[in-house]
Amino acid sequence: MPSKPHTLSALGLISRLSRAPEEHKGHAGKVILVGGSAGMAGALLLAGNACLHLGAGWTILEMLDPASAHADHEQPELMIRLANTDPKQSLKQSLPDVLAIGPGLGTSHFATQWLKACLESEKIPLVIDADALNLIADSSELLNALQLRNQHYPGQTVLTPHPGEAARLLGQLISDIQTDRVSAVKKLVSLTQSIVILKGQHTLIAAPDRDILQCEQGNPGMGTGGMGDVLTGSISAITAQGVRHHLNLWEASCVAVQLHASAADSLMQKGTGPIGLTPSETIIEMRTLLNNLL
Ligand SMILES: NC(=O)C1=CN([C@@H]2O[C@H](COP(=O)(O)OP(=O)(O)OC[C@H]3O[C@@H](n4cnc5c(N)ncnc54)[C@H](O)[C@@H]3O)[C@@H](O)[C@H]2O)[C@@H](O)CC1
Ligand SMILES: Nc1ncnc2c1ncn2[C@@H]1O[C@H](COP(=O)(O)OP(=O)(O)O)[C@@H](O)[C@H]1O
Repeated sequence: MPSKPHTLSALGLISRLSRAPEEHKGHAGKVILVGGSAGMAGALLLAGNACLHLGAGWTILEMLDPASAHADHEQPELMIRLANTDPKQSLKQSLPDVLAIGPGLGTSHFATQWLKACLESEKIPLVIDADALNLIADSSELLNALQLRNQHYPGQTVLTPHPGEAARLLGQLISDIQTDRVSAVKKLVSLTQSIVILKGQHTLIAAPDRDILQCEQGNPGMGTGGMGDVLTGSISAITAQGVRHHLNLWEASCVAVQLHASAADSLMQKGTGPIGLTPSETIIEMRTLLNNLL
């Protein structure tokens, strides 16, 4: 991997998502998103809303918090269910095209069981975010499972740490990560053998045997809780459509990162932000940009 990042330029790939007249939801793919423990159901709902609005055929939320595991009347398209106590069996029965775990997941034993099941799942794209990354940072067993998964299925797992999560994974300080972000993302790839998206200003995307890419879009209006959850849902939706539209997880991740940051810039230009720019508004702007780029 060379050290100097290239500029991310992925929006041209979006035309591959154009839909032929006969296509149906089966072509757009089924996504399962796992998270939403007590007090953080909103994180999973944001990821689910992003997934829905970015075009997944089915968006299913495995909600860990029983109090929040019910239909969302604001967004009835989302299939929200209480996370099964037997995650392995549940995943076997559901047959998703893409799995994502982390938004609002928490670090309970139940959360760990779900993460293990996801890491041991068959060869499907897996997005790992937020507390799922924190759990891996704290467990050599989970890290081994992640490394093993990447040995068996290279290129099928993406991690989306912000600098705080990256610091935990590498056992470093956030300031160390930010001082040399290129070196940090290289270390994360080497540790996990995954595709890694190191978020923050000038998000970096890296993977084994690939050039490092840097996103030149985005602005500090994106510093609002839930903005990363939107990215997770977006990567999942684009990857799910990519299964039948010839976009792999790396390409879908690149598209999602640039679309996410470009949507925030577009909203800022219209005066919606930087102050008070919300993740929910960003989802809707991403949908508009995506459709304009088909
Ligand atoms: N609506 C909700 O329910 C929300 C729930 N959330 C969940 O809350 C849990 C905790 O996540 P948090 O990320 O808030 O807390 P963390 O403790 O994981 O991370 C916060 C730390 O990371 C640092 N950091 C983050 N981005 C940075 C950047 N760009 N540059 C430098 N430092 C940076 C911060 O300064 C802080 O020290 C997760 O499970 C997450 O999914 C959040 O996603 C926010 C929204
Ligand atoms: N100053 C900034 N410039 C560009 N992008 C930013 C900036 N601050 C935050 N972001 C982006 O906003 C998102 C924040 O994600 P994250 O910290 O995981 O949020 P949360 O955990 O609250 O959902 C990331 O995509 C990150 O790259």
